[in-house]
Amino acid sequence: MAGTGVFAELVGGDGEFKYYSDGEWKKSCSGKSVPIINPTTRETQFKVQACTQEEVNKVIDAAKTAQKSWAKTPLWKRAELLHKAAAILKEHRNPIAECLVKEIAKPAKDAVTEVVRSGDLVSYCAEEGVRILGEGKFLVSDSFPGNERTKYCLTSKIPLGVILAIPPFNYPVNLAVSKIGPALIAGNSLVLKPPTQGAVAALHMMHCFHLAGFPKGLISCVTGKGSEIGDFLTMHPGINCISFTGGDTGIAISKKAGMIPLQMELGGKDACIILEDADLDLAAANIVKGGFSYSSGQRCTAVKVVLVMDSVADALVEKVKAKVAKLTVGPPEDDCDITPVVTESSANFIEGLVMDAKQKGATFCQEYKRAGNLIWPLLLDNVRPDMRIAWEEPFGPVLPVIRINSVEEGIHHCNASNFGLQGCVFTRDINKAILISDAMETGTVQINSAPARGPDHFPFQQGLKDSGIGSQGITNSINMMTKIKTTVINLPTPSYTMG
Ligand SMILES: NC(=O)C1=CN([C@@H]2O[C@H](COP(=O)(O)OP(=O)(O)OC[C@H]3O[C@@H](n4cnc5c(N)ncnc54)[C@H](OP(=O)(O)O)[C@@H]3O)[C@@H](O)[C@H]2O)C=CC1
Ligand SMILES: O=C(O)[C@H](O)COP(=O)(O)O
Repeated sequence: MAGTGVFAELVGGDGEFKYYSDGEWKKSCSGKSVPIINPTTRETQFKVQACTQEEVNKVIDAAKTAQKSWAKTPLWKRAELLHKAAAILKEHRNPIAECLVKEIAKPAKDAVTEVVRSGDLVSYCAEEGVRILGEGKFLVSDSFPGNERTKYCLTSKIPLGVILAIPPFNYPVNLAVSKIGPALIAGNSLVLKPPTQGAVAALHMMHCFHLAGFPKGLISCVTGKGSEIGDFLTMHPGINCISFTGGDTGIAISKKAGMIPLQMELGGKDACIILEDADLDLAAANIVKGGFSYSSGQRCTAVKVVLVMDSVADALVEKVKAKVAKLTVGPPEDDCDITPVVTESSANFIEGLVMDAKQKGATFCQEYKRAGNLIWPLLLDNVRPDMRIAWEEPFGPVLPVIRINSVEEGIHHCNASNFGLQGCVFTRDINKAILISDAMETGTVQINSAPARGPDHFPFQQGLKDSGIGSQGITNSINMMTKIKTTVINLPTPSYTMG
């Protein structure tokens, strides 16, 4: 159970969860807390500290100091600690998963998968880090016109300093460790600001790093509403890099942050293009998995619009409808496929998109049904570009189908979006698939499968336009959280090997 056993010290006598600073669990001096509302019951499930700006200052000061000695800790020792944290995380998968079920209504099985995947990700960071950070470059000067071989240039990767990690509610553990692992192996310290919905799961995850024995102050976790402490954190002069995943907030942060590297994983309207020669059973299975799975389609990589050739549209829609009818709907504890969306305002937003589509004449393949935050899966056929659902991401179990008469029409719709995260195409013709992949303005295109971030060692492009800045994935994140340092050895006379 949350906050019991090895996690007991996270909870105060008043039942509120503490924040983690300088290697200790603390109550905030603010005397205030932030409630976490269970999306299923819509009642307060947990309370976390509303940290003050002074507490944020202390955490960042401690991170600065701890980073200096961490950067001098041998790579193999950093890796050893990360492996230890990964093992502890996996050992305690059940209480952490339970938090995910209560805080974000993630189906029970998917919640366990998130924690296990996170442990594996941390271990992979350790392994990748010892390899890529152990390598540098050696250049000689006589490659460039006018130079003799009098200069040797040595390059290596150095840490940036203090990394600020801000993950979103849909993967509070996994998208936290995807920032923590690379930051730590590269010799940085890290301050985590977890999403409010998911904060308690993140605090449990942080405790696994605490139990692994990382130095005091190297990692910390401050809680509070993003809207209240967010700007203070992101504009803080002590922060040397921000790794953020979430919505449009990321665009605002990019405009306010100082001259520091930014990694921004934002929204997406991932299109799924279906050609006439596609395997429609495969496509239908991927549309349902991609559109509705892992928390009711609340993924940046969810299939968010189907663009199907008119000649096969009826057949495809029938197949998708049959699969949607089999999805189970209900509480996450029962491991249902479709569970409540994260907040009431999110459910209201989704409903707004559905009503707009209804008013403008979309075909409802199922009856629209909602109870509290729970929205039954809905496929909307014959969606047209004048409907909001054609462009906006519902972040919920509602999927629009647009019928197209040419491949060009599909590509045009995909490229007219302000997002450009991922997309996918279903066809048996690999040549056509490659041409379409090249034409789609997105960071990644999947051929004959739904969009996805993993496996986690693959590069995860933040895509184009409003979908973000940079690229994630373990290797990319390690590189992004380092800077190249160069040392040049100047020789008094040219020297050629064996010359
Ligand atoms: N690309 C992706 O992987 C994801 C994209 N999204 C997109 O984001 C939308 C909303 O999801 P949501 O998680 O609410 O996204 P938000 O962008 O609102 O929140 C993401 C994170 O930012 C924090 N935050 C909020 N305001 C600030 C601020 N001013 N400064 C710093 N941090 C802040 C949040 O904390 P707090 O919770 O305390 O407000 C949370 O930790 C979705 O509809 C979807 O478009 C969401 C999840 C994943
Ligand atoms: O934030 C998200 O939604 C994720 O990065 C998507 O990850 P997934 O493809 O593994 O669900």
